Amino acid sequence: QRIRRGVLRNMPGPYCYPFIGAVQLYLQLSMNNMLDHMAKFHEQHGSIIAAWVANRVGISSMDLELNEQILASPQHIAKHFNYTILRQWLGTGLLLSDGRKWFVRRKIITPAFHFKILEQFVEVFDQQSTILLSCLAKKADGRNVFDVYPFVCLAALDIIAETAMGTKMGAQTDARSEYALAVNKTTKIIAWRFIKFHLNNEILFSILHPYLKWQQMRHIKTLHEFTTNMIKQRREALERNRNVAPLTEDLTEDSHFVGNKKRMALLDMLLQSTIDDQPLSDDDIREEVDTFMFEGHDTITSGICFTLYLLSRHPEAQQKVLQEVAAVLGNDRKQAISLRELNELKYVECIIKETLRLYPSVPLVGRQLTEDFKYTHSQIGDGIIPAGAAILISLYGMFRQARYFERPTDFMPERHLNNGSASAFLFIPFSAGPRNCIGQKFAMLEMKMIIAKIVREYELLPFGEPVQIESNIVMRSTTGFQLGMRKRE
Ligand code: HEM
Repeated sequence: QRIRRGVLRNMPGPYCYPFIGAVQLYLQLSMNNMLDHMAKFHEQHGSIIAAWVANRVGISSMDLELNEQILASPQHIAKHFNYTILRQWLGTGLLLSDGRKWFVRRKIITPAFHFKILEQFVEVFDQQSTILLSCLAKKADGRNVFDVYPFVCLAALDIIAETAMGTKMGAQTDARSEYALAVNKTTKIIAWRFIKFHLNNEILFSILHPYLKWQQMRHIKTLHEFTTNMIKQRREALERNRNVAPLTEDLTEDSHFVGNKKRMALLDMLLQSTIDDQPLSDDDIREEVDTFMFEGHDTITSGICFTLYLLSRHPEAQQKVLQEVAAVLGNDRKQAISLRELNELKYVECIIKETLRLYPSVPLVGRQLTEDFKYTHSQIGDGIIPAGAAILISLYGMFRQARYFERPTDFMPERHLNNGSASAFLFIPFSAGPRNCIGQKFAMLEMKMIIAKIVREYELLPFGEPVQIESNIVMRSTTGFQLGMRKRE
């Protein structure tokens, strides 16, 4: 401990009292002030800061050099201790595992995001966005102020359920979908615990909040039962298909995904994978499917909602989106949208990127050091961060620094037109390096589809309160995403 403190003595940071450290600061943190507080500490102490709480040290970094060195490193891939709260739900799936387990899983899951497979998913994005448009119709009278979040969230859930598990969940049309309710409740509890560091500890959480603990267990049970059931059904369907003649394009409804490489859901790929010549167990598969269900809907929902909000407040940008959408997709709103067309929506992509710069869905990326980390050329020079330290990389903070982005708080989509960033590690809403987001292409296509279809159908109006950001694992807004919609002629 003394050595660790000695090594970090020269690193700037808030005052830490003997034994307890910077507890006074930690007590001030809540979900809706955390990012602003962190920004304030960085303003006072510089781009890399260290703070102790009891015997734990946390480093927060908005320094490009340090961030690049840690993210690019194949050694420092273990996740921040904070992420362990998610384990009850996600086990040690791709997001939370490390070492050999992570490496092997990443290798077998990567082909699930090949463009040939994404191409087939575009059809699902298209169909589910059409349902979303009809759900929004009752709000789009040009007068109503409403929060678009719940609508987008259910669409994103339906899409990830169909692409990851090959099942039509129907959350958009069934308001009582048990799975959707359980996802909502679980993410709320976990997000709240995320910020209350002492509640990261499962035993303390059970003692201090027994009712919430019971609720968390109940909802996670619902989530696990759902995925376990899906795995069972898909395993049986796969077996059935193995026993029939070679598969053709026009498969039955049941075998729509199974066995046909082009239409394979993530789950089917996992069912057919082996590690050291052994098939994956149901538990192994469940943790990966649960990981995708979590990572693949909340992040996207946040990205889409902030984009719609910003477009409603920037009519000139909205007009440009409309023009591009009309030029690329034409005016036949019934025509399905293809992968090629989505790739041509360059301005829509700039809008999404600029939204993720101002409101990154994942505002903080965390690492836990299992060995010493040597950094060089940072704004505080060279140094060592000792094993045991937890590092938070503030994407939110980095993306809003004038040192890196001109007029950083302004919404300027055109800045992304030439992919102009000087470093591959500067604008990284999907993180970077070996543990970057495996679903980033999937995410970009889904967001483009939903945004293009909504803007083509409805004019977005600047109604209601502004967003108030909160760090809820994924970034959200305490005031929701208020806007108005009017159907276009
Ligand atoms: C706007 C949408 C999204 C954003 C901004 C985003 C961002 C990120 C970030 C920053 C990470 C790194 C987290 C860390 O190191 O702590 C990550 C990891 C991950 N993301 Fe995404 N994500 C998005 C959508 C998706 C989707 C749609 C999927 C799946 C379909 C997905 C699956 C994953 C997985 C499995 C990981 C863990 C990868 C690994 O550690 O090997 N994400 N994402």
